[in-house]
Amino acid sequence: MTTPGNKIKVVCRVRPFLKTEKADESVTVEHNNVLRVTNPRDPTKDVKFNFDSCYGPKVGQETIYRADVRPLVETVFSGMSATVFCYGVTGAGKTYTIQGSEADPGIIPRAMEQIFMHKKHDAFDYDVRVSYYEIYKETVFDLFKPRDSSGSGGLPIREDASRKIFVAGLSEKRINSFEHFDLLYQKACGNRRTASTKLNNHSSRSHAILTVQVQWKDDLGSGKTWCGRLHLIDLAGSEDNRRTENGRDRMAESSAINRSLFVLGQVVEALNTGASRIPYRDSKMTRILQDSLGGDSQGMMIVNVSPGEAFLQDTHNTLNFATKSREVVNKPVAHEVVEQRWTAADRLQHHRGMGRPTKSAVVAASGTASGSAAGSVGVAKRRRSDDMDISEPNESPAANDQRPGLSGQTNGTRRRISPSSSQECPSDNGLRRPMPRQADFVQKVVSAKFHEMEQKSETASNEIMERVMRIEKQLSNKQLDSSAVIDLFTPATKLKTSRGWLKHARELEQKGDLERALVHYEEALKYAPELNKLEAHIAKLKNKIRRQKRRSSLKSHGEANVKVCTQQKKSAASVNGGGGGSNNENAANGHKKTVDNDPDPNHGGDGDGDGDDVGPLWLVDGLAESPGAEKAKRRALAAPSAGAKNGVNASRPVPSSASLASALAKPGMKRVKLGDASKRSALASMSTTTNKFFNITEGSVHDRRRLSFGTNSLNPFVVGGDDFQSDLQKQIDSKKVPAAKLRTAKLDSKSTAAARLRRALQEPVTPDDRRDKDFVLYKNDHESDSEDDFIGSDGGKKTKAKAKGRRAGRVPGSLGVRGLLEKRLSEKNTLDLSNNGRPLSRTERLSDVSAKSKTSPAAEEKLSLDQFNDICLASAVQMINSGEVKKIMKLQGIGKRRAEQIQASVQSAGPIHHISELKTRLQFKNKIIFDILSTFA
Ligand SMILES: Nc1ncnc2c1ncn2[C@@H]1O[C@H](COP(=O)(O)OP(=O)(O)OP(=O)(O)O)[C@@H](O)[C@H]1O
Repeated sequence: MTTPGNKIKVVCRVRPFLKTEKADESVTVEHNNVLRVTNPRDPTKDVKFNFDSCYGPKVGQETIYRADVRPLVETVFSGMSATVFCYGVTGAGKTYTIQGSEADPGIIPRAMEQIFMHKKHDAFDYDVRVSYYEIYKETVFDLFKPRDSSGSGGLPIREDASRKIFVAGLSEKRINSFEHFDLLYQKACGNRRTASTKLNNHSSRSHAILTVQVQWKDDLGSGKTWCGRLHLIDLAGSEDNRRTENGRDRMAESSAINRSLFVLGQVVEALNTGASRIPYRDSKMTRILQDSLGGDSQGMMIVNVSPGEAFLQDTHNTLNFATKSREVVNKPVAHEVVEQRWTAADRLQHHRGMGRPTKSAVVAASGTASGSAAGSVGVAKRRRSDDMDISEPNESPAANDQRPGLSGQTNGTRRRISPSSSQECPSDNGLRRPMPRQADFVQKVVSAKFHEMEQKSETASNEIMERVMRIEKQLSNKQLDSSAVIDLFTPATKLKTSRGWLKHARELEQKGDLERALVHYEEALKYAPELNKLEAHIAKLKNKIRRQKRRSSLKSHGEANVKVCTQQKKSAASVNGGGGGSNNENAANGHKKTVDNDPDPNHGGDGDGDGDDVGPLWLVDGLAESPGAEKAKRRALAAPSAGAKNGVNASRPVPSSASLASALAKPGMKRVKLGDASKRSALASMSTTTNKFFNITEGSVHDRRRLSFGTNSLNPFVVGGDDFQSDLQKQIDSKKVPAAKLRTAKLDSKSTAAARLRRALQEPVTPDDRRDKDFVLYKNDHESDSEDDFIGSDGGKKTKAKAKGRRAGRVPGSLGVRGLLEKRLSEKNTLDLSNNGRPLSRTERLSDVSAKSKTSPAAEEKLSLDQFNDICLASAVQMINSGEVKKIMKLQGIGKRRAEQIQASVQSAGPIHHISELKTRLQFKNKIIFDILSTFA
């Protein structure tokens, strides 16, 4: 049997004309519950619509609240669920009604005020919790959490053991007072998605749902815990895109809104026609509203309409829908929290001697006896899966109930009606509610499991019963963990649950939300620990996440994630300071730290070519002439992790260089022999894809690649093998470069000073470095000092803009090559850069450096900055002397025209014989040579 009171209550509200609208009389309220609307097809006729209440434009928020909403809110204190939702086309006043303005608050603030008022004056200790979320483009977002700019962070909708819908992972705030709520609510409203459309300046682009849960223990009577819920919903308005003139973004939102509202129409239709399938699942909004539409919640729909002829057709559609919705019948029940319900001990007692209870049960609630007549929605209910009738209020007091604490109680303020006889076991009413807390969930699972057992066997074994009792005991002592609960599931349920988690995990993984995917995979594994593949996948995912984190931290430290090294003969020796380079040696000389500063032995990627293998990239190129080096290299190529230890890292594909990518995509290190052109193009692609500057300069006039001089602002490095040295020597001999400068610049791999320099150069800059005051100060006194000087792909525009910004002090500059070198050298005590503790000025530093390098007895051994400059300059000179435009253009910042000019000058004036000529030839005014180098490198 249904009662009219259980139908959805439909209230209509017509908003006033806005200033921009022309008033007319096409929509008017006749009496309190009749709306007269001009027929859009035949304006000479009117159509009348009947609702529970109708409110015209002049009726204020307070009136509507008092008359229709207040009584519904009061039912929450009877353990009921109530839902109020506003429906209507865009701009019809839904948000105004539900949210209101500061001057004239809407339903939400008023309801909360009422709840706290009630709490204050009632004898029970009410626990009030609130959650607030929106459904935006079919994704649920927690409004109490700041919006993720990436648009990720959607929450899944789930069904609990008792088939109750809930949003997983939604935050629930415990609220102490109205002021507390207001603070949170105002902030949360700011998180909701709104946008301006042609029909509404502040159009809501999502459905927003505020849920208030009021829970209390009836410690004056039955000792049971009850829970009432109030859902206040502001639906997004349906939109006619021709009228809103929505752009692409708004269109996407609008189509999601319209679609969910269309499903809402279908749900109402199906409920009214008694269809076997109600399409709740076809949209998130209807799924969430399931309880309010034909469920066990009390529902009220406020239909908002815009006045005026312009909206007549929309108004008609809305009102037709609302009329249909009036027929939807809900079956409200009071929700008792399972904890205090029919315990296993009770059940055991029944099974042992008191006879088995029947399936029907009554859980009823009466309104408050404290005078709130409106709240007296006492509904006693006999509930079976096939019996959905609702009996008269208070019809079934527990006459013969023998369970402890379950007899019908009447106390001063509230009366609860318990299961009516010893022949009855509790209904599943109390289970049909999402239980956000684990303890609640655990209780539900226990109870659900018990029902299942009941169905399977008439007499459950004592052993099982005792187990359940044990679990209940653990439960009440809060000793139960989730694995014990999982243990209670049947294998089929476990599998099903596991699949559910897996599905979500895969979706998240596809979306790139790896961390949440991992959590979901782990959940899935809990239910299906036998899935070895899943375990392996989780391990892989964990690695992937670790690498991603590392990568992003590298990025945030400004460290280049790509390094290129042309491996020369005895390269390992050259870099590591000896033979094939043992691990110990590497560790000792710090080189390991440079190329493998990741503690993860898998560092360098899993080599599966899936693009996740980001890490320092070493292109192994060139000829290995010494057997030792060749062997070391082969070892490195064969085993990525061993390679990493040996200073030759595993590789990863370089996206836009196809040949390189395919060579490197396969697991393990690949030996890549590259010609100059392909190397350059690979590097070029790296610099664009990683958005890092990177460059490489051919180190000699000879055919073979011998010097790789790569640098970035934060991690410059130089690698030169012996043939580089001999090339330099040859050039000195042939007087192509001044011997005086270069002789002392020999990069002797066995020289400790050179090794120290390399180490210093190769160590990445740490965040502490960046915070270091001196470091920053020193940075700032460089004119041309930053990585941007190295960015060449934009033809220098970005470089100039950034450099300009930096000079003006707007962009915190990063340390230039020179600064870094000096800092490193200083840190390593290779050169003393302080004067009685006071940092030296730039001039002092430079003179000090050159003085020391000249006067020190170990000057031959030490590599001063000037010497270092010279090496680089020598390379620049070689490039210019080559007379090839392309090579000259490789000097950063030199465009084609300029390169041609330089080429002409080389042709007419001959090769450059002295570094100082660089200044004149390149016309770098007011720059020290090193600055030229900076642009060059
Ligand atoms: N009863 C009312 N009294 C005064 N102004 C109102 C009333 N109802 C609506 N308005 C005004 O009408 C405009 C549109 O209202 P509102 O934003 O609430 O519409 P909506 O139905 O929520 O639209 P959307 O679905 O696009 O979010 C607002 O400027 C609002 O202030």
